[in-house]
Formats: sequence, C-alpha cells, structure tokens
Amino acid sequence: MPDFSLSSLRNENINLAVVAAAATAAVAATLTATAFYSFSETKDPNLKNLKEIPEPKEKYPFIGHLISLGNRPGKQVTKWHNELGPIFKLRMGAQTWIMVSDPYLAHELFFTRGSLASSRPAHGYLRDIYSAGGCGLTFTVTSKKWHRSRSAAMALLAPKSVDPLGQDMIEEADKLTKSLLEDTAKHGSVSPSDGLYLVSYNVIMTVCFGLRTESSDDPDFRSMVHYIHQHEIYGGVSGDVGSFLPILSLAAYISGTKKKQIDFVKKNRDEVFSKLMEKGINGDKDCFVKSLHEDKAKYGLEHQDILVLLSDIIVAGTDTTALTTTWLLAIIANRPDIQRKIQAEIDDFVAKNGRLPMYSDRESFPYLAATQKEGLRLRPITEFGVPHEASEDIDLRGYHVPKNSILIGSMDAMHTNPLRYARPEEFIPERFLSYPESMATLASGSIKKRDQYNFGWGRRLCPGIYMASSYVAETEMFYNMTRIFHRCNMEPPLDVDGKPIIVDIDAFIDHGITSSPVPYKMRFVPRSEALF
Ligand code: HEM
Repeated sequence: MPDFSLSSLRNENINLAVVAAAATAAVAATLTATAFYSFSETKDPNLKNLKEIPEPKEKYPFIGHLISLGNRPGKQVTKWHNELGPIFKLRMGAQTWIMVSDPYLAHELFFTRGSLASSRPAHGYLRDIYSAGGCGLTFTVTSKKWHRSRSAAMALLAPKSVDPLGQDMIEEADKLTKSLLEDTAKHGSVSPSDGLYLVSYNVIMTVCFGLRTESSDDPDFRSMVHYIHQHEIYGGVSGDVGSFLPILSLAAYISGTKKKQIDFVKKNRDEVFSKLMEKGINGDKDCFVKSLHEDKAKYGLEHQDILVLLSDIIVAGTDTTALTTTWLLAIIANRPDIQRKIQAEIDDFVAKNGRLPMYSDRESFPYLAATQKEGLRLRPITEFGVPHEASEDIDLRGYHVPKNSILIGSMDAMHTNPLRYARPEEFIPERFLSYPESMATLASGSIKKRDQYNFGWGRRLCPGIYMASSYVAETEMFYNMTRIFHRCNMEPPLDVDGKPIIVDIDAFIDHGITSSPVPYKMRFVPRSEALF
C-alpha cells in the first residue's frame, strides 16, 4: 500500500524541511497562498448557500496543515474530529482533504453519493507512471477500463476461485507454527512478523501465479518485499511533492526523481511481473493469471492492464493481512485470558470432531472471529484507507464538498468513537459476538449492521475483502490462528532476570498508509493439550 503520510517525506531525498523551506521562500506572498486556497472553491450558484466545512486553525501560509499533522497523523486527526465534529477539511498545500469520521456520513458520501465520490486523486508516480494509461485498479480514476479491471478482480477473487486453496493455506499455517516453535526453542524467543509476511506472500502468489517459496531468504521473495516497500514510498507525498506544492514539480525533474521512478517501475514491476505471468500461464496450477489470460477478451484487458492489476493485488494483498495478524499477536501476547478462550473453542472442536477445523467450520469459533475483528478495530492497519477524489461538487447534508477534493475516512477516529464502541481503548472481543457474520457480508450490507470500516467504502470497497474477510486473508488468518493457538501458548520474552518483557502495543511504525507495531519478539511454547 502506498505511503500517503508525511513521515514518508523523511524517507526520500526531498524531505519535509526542504519542502517547507522551499514553500516558505517561494510564497512568502500570501497572495499566492490565497490563490491556492480558492483553487477548489465552486462558482456554481446552486452551491452558494451550502455550509463551509470547518477547518483546524493550525494552518500555515502556502503549506496549510501539511506539517500540523505531526508524527501521528491518525491521532491528530482524531483530536481535530473531537474539536470540530465528524467532518472537517485540511489544506494540504494545493490540495483540499475532507476528513470524515462518522460511519453514516461516510456511507452517505462514498456509497449513496458514490458516483461522484469514488475516483482517485492525481499523483505523479501512482497515476502518471505506475498506472500510466489508466492500467490497473487501485490508483486509476473511475473509468470504463477501471470497471473492467474491477469486474475481473471481483470475479477471480470470489469465494469459488479461492475455496480450493484451503489445503495450501493449511500447509502454510502448519509450516509457520512449526517454525515459530522451533525458533523459540532454539533462540529463546522469535519475531513472528517475517513468518507471517512469508505466509501472506505465499498465499497471494499461489492465488495469482500458482507459485510459492520455501524461505524468507529466497532472493525473489526479498526483491518483491523491496518492490512493495519502495512502491509505498514513491506512492506517498515524497513521490509527488508537485501535487501538494506545484511549485516544486520542477524539482522532481531536476533531481532525477521522475526518471528514477520510471526506471524502478520498468525493472522491478514490468520485467519481474512479465516473467511471473509467463510462469503462471505455463504452470500446472489453476491461478488468477491463467484465468485472466484465457478471458482477456471477455474482460477487454490487454497484457499491460493484467500486469498492473496483478501488481496491485500482490502489493495490496501481502502487507495488509500480514500486518493485521502481526498486530493481533502483539496484543494477544499480553492477554493469556483471551488465548485460553480461543484455545477452549479449538479444544472443544477437536474433541468433538477428531480433527482441526476447516474454514467452513468457522461458525464454531465465534470468539476467535470476534478477536480478529477487535484486533482490526483497535489497531486499523491503515490510518486513512486509500483516498478517494470528488469528481464533481457534492452537497453532503448541506456541506459543500468541492470538486477535486480528496475524500478520506478517518480510520482511527471512526474506530475509537465511544458512542459506537464503548471503552474504545480497551481490547474487548466480546463487543463483536453479536456480529457473527463475516466482515465481507457486513461491509456489503446495511450501514446499521456494519461491524467495522477497515476495508473502505462503496465502489472502491476492497475487492480482497472476499479474500481478506471471508476468503483468502480471513481464511488465511483463520488457519494461522487455529493452528498456532492449538499448538502453542504465546508468552512475552524474558529479560536476563527471567522477568517478562511486555510487548509494547502503543508504539507504532508508520509506513504511510499502513502501520505496524515496533518489532517485537514472543515465546511460542508447546501446549501439552495439543492433540495433533
Ligand atoms: C486485512 C486486510 C486488508 C485490508 C484492511 C484492506 C484495506 C483496503 C482499503 C481500506 C482499501 C481502499 C478502499 C477504498 O478506496 O475505499 C483497499 C483497496 C484495495 N484492496 Fe484491500 N485490504 C486488505 C486485504 C486485501 C487483499 C488480501 C487484497 C487482494 C487479494 C486486496 C486488494 C485490494 C485492491 C486491489 C484494492 C483497490 C480497489 C479499487 O481501488 O477499486 N486487499 N483495501
């Protein structure tokens, strides 16, 4: 997932200080700033009487709120929602961001008014280089070609295509559990994140190309991880300072950033994915690329459209599920009470059925399912989802949402609203026991019944939700969790005096659109109760 955060500015050669300095020097003149601020105001007389959306007062000439978001933008946005209400706007240099924290208002904007609120913003790297010519799904504007890519993804990521992968996922989960136990025995404790990343990568690579790798030392795996992370950096503010501060567009050419981005995409995406496609099409396994290749004409997609779509799916489907479980284990390491409840469900099932569960047995695991949802609620892996763009002016309950403004669901504020979730800072899986349906079912139904909002909205609702929620990722997470919990107790590592080191779940690493816990270790201790 790309990095829309300000912290990404620190990752690149064009850093925040440079942006701020250049901006201030360039526009000490308030006139220019005013010109920018009126850039997105409407001239339509019908919209004249609409209310102005409030904005935080911490704003600077020219750069607006760009630096006021600080190091934890999600938390700062929650603070502003508490002060200003469920909708406010930010001036991000030349861009206007509309932040929404109320789920009903977000539903009205992204679903009811979805025909006007589902495009994607301009971005020098994502739109002009990565998705050049409107290829792919995640970063293209809502065009006919986007519709065709989306239909292909929805058809191929649907349950019937993904169901047969159950056995592959069980094997991945068994290998992961074995390596966590062995590494703990060998080293005293282990970081679960590498293993979880490898499982997610293998599952998504099997889905797309029918390929997997044995070890996280595999050079192909390492280069894909590099590709995903660098793509996230280029996809952020640093990859396109010109969209925020047009005056700096030239800098990207002068510094050679544009050329670097073009070369990066050619070498790390086009060449690599062309080879993967060839292997997938000629391999023996049924996979996404094979079906797409056969049905190319039906979907109206060319080679490059398919290639970018596959890249979108690998990028979006690897980090997300791995990080979700990495957060969940970090939380659960400190909560033996929750581990025992999940283990009671598993032991009960195994005693009755003489086998470990399949995903189709999910109904026997309400507490496990509720724990997964509570993990996503307490630690949403994206602070702002993937931004949408208003393709026209919108009247949203009397508020004027200007054309071309960037529309964002404030994940942290939405998931920590005490009116929606009592005692929001506590980890309480029981709150989801009355929402037994899968997240995919609830996200596609009435807003009144939606359990959480991590998969975005409306026409852009994460198509991997079928994988992420009922199929691949939720299935993947289900198999990982049932196998790990059946065979292991998870305990914090011990210090030199044998005292437990508490896993810190309040510290974040902000990768941009996604965030992870700081690297942590745990002990995976074999359970004597495990029957298999
Ligand atoms: C826990 C796991 C996941 C989370 C939290 C997540 C979250 C999201 C979010 C917030 C969006 C943006 C929605 C919007 O614009 O309103 C999105 C889009 C997307 N996701 Fe996921 N995702 C997850 C897993 C996956 C998986 C497993 C796949 C692929 C198999 C995937 C593929 C995509 C794609 C292709 C898009 C772009 C859709 C479009 O723009 O039309 N995601 N996801």
